[in-house]
Order: sequence, then structure tokens, then C-alpha cells
Amino acid sequence: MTEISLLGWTPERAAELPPGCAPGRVARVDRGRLTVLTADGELRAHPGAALLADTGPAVGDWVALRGELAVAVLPRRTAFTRVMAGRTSAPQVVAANLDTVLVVDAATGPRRTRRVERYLAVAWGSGAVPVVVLTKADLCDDVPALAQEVAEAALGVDVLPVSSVTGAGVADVAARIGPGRTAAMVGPSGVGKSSLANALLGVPVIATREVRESDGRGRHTTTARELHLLPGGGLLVDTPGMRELGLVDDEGIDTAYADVTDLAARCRFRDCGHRAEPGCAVAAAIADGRLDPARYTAWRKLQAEARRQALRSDARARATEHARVRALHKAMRAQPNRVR
Ligand SMILES: Nc1nc2c(ncn2[C@@H]2O[C@H](COP(=O)(O)OP(=O)(O)OP(=O)(O)O)[C@@H](O)[C@H]2O)c(=O)[nH]1
Ligand SMILES: [Zn+2]
Repeated sequence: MTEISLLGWTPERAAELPPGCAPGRVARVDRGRLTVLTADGELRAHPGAALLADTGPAVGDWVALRGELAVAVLPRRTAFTRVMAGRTSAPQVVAANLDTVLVVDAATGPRRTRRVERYLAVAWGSGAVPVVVLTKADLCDDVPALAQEVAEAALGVDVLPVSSVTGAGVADVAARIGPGRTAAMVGPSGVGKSSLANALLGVPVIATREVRESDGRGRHTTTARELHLLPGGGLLVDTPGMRELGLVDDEGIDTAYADVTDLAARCRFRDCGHRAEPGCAVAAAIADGRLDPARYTAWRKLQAEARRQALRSDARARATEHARVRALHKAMRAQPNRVR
């Protein structure tokens, strides 16, 4: 592989590159400055005006470079977006052009099947392929049973147990992030994402919880979101901002809950509410034990959430349009002759 393909560059992208520009992969964004990986190594670049007008480049984006100026963001193949809880702001692209999303949860403590399901629905929505990683396997006394249980909820998704302490399973995870492939980790706080990232990197690049506690500087010392090159040739996006994930839309839900979606399609009535309607395939599956009622409830909740989110973005779109029309009218009043 060439240098640039190791960064995830694929030949068909050449057609997307403006003439006279070189491609660079955004590894880091801070205060408007970009750290970009190129065939010639790392460089600091400035986003051009056209980029700033938009929401700006995200980690993982490919940009077109003219010297030290990034003049365009190339089309994204996949995008991991999030909405922040309680905000009305537009969804934010956390990381772009991911191949794999590692949904990370711990193999210890109470069963977290529903939580994994939720992360999977979000992960599928990104367009990248999710893999479930169960960390702290060294603290679980029946890893195969747990992996099996999680696999039943994670349809079509591989479940990989790992321990960052013993190193068991780390190579299996690394194998999913082969040369030129890009992965990101998502998962709740404290499940061991930073520890796993360090195990994959082979060196402690990312501060884990103990470090942060011992230096007394608290959680905010976590590094900025960053794209790291792995020793095996893959790329890993560090996790800040990937802990709490709001559902952006319902795109991933159907994939994550393909079994439920399938059943619902077989109900007698197309608008079946799956409550007490005759011929309800969902109710029948729950009754004879083919469908876990908790999984069904989780599906309904996620759908309701996605619907709320859709309404919110509709409201946002209306507000933007309203502001645009008002500005236009104001301009017309100010310069009546020009507009006519
Ligand atoms: N026994 C065991 N402990 C682990 C393992 N991985 C992580 N830990 C411990 O779990 C705690 C949390 O690990 P982190 O890597 O900081 O977790 P995180 O998911 O990055 O947490 P946030 O940065 O808050 O999102 C630390 O005390 C780690 O030492 C593991 O594989 N086995
Ligand atoms: Zn039904």
C-alpha cells in the first residue's frame, strides 16, 4: 500500500480532488487550526473561507490542500453524528469516513444488553459497520456465556471480548482495523475505552481514569478528539464526545432491530400498534418466547426518540427559513428599487 492509502485514501477520490490540490486527512481540529496527515507527513493547515462558512471539517475528513490552506472538504463516505442532550443545535459530525465503529461496554457489572442495543442503533446510522467489544474480560468468570448473551441482541454484529490488562483479545480488535481502515470507539464512561486505545496503540497516548485522578486535574484534561495511526497501519479516532450519543434519526434502528422490524412487517394490519390487535406478529413472538419483551420495549423507546428528534430538526428548519425570509424582507424594504 502507498503512504496515502494507509491513511484511508481510495483511488476513486482522485476525481473529487480540485485540480492542483493535495489530499490530507484531518487528524485534529483545534481553535480553527487543523492537524492534517498527508503523504509527506503531518502538517498544520488553515481552513479556507469556504470551509468556515459550513460547519467546518471534522476529524477523519479528507480535505483538499493548497499549500497550508484547506480549500475544500471532500464528500464524506460515512459520518458519525450526534445531537447534544437538551440542545436545539444541529447534529454535529463527531468523526467522518469511519469504516468501523467499536461499541465498547464492560464485561463486568449488571447486564448492559439494552445499552449496547442503543449504541448499535446509533452506530448503524453512521454508515460504518459496528463491532461490539466487551472490555475487562479478565473480571468476568463466564466470558463465553456473556458474549453469547450480547450476541443475541447484537444481530449480525461480531462480539469481541478483550482485556487491556492481560492483553487477551486485543489482537482480534486490532485485526478489525487493518491497514488504511478507520475505526472509532463509542461507549459509556469508565468502560475502558482509553485503556483499550492505549493497548491498540502499544503506547500510553491517551490518559486513562487513574492518571487523571492521580494528577488531580479531573476529567477535563482528556485530550481533544484525535485520529491516531495504529502500529498495524489502521487509524483510530480517540473518544471524547462519543460517550453520550443522542439518536440523530431512525436510520440505524431498523438494522439494529432487524428481527423486530421483520416481525412488525408481518402483522395483519399495516398500522398495527402491537398492543392487542388481532394478527399481531410481534405480540405472538413475545407470547411464545421468540422475542424478549424488554428488547421490544427498547425498540419502541428508540423509535419514539427518533421521532422526537425528527420533529426537533423540522422545527429547526422552520426557524432557519423564517429568519431567512425575514432578512430578505428587510433587505427589500431597505432597497426597494434594487429588488424590483
Ligand atoms: N481489570 C481491568 N480493568 C480495566 C480494563 N480496562 C480498563 N480498566 C480500568 O477501568 C477504569 C476505566 O478505564 P478507562 O480506560 O479510563 O475508561 P474509559 O472508557 O476511557 O473512560 P472515560 O474516559 O471516562 O470515557 C480504569 O481504572 C482502568 O484501569 C481491563 O481490561 N481490565
Ligand atoms: Zn403488531
